[in-house]
Amino acid sequence: MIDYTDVSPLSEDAMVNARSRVDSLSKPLGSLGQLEEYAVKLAGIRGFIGGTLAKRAVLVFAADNGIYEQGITPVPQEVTPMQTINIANGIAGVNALAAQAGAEVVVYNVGVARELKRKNIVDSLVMHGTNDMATGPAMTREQCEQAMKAGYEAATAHAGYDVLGLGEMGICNTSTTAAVASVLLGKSVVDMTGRGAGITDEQYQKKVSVIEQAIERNRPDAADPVDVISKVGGLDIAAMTGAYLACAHNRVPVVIDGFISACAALCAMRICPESVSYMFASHKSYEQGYSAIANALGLSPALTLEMRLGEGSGCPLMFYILEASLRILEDMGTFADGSIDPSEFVDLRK
Ligand SMILES: O=C(O)c1ccc[n+]([C@@H]2O[C@H](COP(=O)([O-])O)[C@@H](O)[C@H]2O)c1
Ligand SMILES: Cc1cc2nc[nH]c2cc1C
Repeated sequence: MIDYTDVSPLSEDAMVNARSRVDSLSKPLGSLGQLEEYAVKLAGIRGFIGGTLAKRAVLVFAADNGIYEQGITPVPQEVTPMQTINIANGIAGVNALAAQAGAEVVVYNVGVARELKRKNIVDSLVMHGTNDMATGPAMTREQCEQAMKAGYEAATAHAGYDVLGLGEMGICNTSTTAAVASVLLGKSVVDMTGRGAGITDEQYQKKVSVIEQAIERNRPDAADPVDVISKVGGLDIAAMTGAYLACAHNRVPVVIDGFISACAALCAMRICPESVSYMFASHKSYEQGYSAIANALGLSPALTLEMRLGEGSGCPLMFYILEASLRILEDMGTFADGSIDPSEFVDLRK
């Protein structure tokens, strides 16, 4: 049995040392803003100051969702396996961005509805798509736990990496995410529901009412994230939840992509609050509801690019920013090096 709460706090010593190094650098205190915070947090996670993030990967979890049967999207469900194959073959958005950032992309099939055997896709199949949550639970608790375990093992297989990013592929997973986030945050479904990969006004109304119906019918227990994912979530959300918790256990910095990835981070936080110390939010997804999740996590996304692709596509961009935060520690000179005396400088930090 995996103990999902087995996560250590960050190294205080490393963070104190990193902060003092940051404050000794030749610049007004705090003037490198969030880059300074990232450098300190990375030190706390890794237990040492600076270094580099040379080994990088984005893990992508693919799964289908039974709610598709309700006719809430014009996108055919077949796009899930097609795009999963595209990601594995290196021609999707995440691949272009990851290649530029020197990151690998590893694809896991946790629940694609049709048979998907490929050498370049890791087979972690739990079931061929969840059940329709509008008419009953999406999956059993055991199936949810199996997907969480698959995600945990996927991230643990990359425990030697310097940084990981978590993404997904699955038609209708903005509906499962809206359902899970609405239950966990106690927010209305309409507040958490966006237009996903693209829908009309009419389809939007239907999407909201179908998600409301799913919650009403399954009555998930908001205090039990595994119950919420099992009843109104998806296998991709479950797998990413397990993967976030593994990254925290293994002390590997982990980057959140968009709406669905952030929802899994929230599930991980509800299982083990300390796990958030290991997470970085890459970009503010355009999908409605993203900010409520980021606020609950207590994380501010570094970038606002109006992206809403998924696939882990925001993660490689954040790898650049995190690497930049380490370059400051490694490559800048100190006040002493430049013979500047900062003792009369005003500290503008809050
Ligand atoms: O990550 C995001 O912020 C995001 C926002 C909107 C859509 N997506 C992607 O689009 C798909 C889900 O959209 P939908 O409309 O089928 O629920 C799924 O494959 C996600 O990767 C992803
Ligand atoms: C084409 C396409 C690519 C995607 N990548 C992630 N979600 C997606 C949804 C669609 C529809």
